[in-house]
Amino acid sequence: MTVSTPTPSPSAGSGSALTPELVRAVPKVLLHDHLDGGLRPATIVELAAEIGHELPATDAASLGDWFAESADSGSLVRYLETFSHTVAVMQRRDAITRIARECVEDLAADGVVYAEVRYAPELMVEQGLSLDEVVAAVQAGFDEAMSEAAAAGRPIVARQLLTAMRHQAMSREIAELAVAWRDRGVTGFDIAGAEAGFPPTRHLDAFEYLRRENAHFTIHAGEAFGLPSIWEALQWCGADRLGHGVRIIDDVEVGPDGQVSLGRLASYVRDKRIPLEMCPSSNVQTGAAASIAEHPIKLLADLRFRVTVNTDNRLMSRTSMSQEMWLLHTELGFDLDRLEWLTTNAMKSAFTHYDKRYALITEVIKPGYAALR
Ligand SMILES: O=c1[nH]cnc2c1ncn2[C@@H]1O[C@H](CO)[C@@H](O)[C@H]1O
Ligand SMILES: [Zn+2]
Repeated sequence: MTVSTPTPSPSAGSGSALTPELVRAVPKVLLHDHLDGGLRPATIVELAAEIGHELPATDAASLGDWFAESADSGSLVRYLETFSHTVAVMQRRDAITRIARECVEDLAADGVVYAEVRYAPELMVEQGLSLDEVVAAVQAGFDEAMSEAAAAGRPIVARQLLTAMRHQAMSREIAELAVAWRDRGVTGFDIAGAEAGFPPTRHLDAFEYLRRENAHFTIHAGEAFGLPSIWEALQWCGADRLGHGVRIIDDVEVGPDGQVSLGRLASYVRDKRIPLEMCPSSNVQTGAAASIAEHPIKLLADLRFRVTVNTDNRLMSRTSMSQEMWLLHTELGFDLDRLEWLTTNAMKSAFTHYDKRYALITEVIKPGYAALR
């Protein structure tokens, strides 16, 4: 059985001509960004030289090209192989703190006012750091950058999401780490890595634990694998949000007359306002979408799913929040109203407390957009 829904109408014009500068200036909210997918190429070069790690290119510009080109393979598995060179330089406390600080500096400079940045602590213990020391090192970098940004008049709130790798068996331990740190900068949990062959129910124990602890989590689902992965993430695991979730489009049917029908799962996702952490450029690189112009984000936004836009991996996709928004504008016609809607959706879907979300929406996001109209 399907649910009929009215044919979408295009969003109203906002009256303001968008420019890259304007998009950079508006307040932005980022829910899906990987710490180990956002390093500055120059930092990787420096840190690799210090530890004798061999890189595929030795100057920052060619290394940036190498990441973007290698990630552009049409396969999630090959895309993920490039992370071996970022994770390699994230094994020392001072290196992790620097990378975390630079991450938040770069986001603040791009106009991001609230960010949840994720990484897998279990990947950063090869040289003897404990999981706890890894989280502390990241938090030290976030704290430094948040203070700097506030002093510079460009405040940003940055929170950690702890990721467990779905092919490993550490999810329960990482979930416990997230709960242990929840009042000290960690705001949720996630699983990531190759999706096909590693269903979220492999980690049911971790998700059940988090639910008992009243904790929040998102799950990468519906990126390299389709509806069954999304269904498990929601109905077996109880995910609060979906990382990507782009394949929910497989449950949306557009008839020859333009009439749209939603299957039961797509209806559920829309009715329950399940946030979709969409990452357009990353999806094109891994083959989850053919192009930005054909990305399902347009139809899903028209149908008023709880859509958000995100960077995923700024290094591998050579992108930023401003760039993703600009692409949505140039390729799909998103106007300022729709960018504000995406931003408000993201803020409503954040894992920080309701009063903080409300304050950022009413005191920062709404006035920020109003001032630029
Ligand atoms: O788009 C993605 N899909 C699935 N896994 C990802 C994606 N981007 C990064 N990672 C994986 O998440 C780990 C922790 O940050 C990264 O090391 C990478 O393996
Ligand atoms: Zn991701």
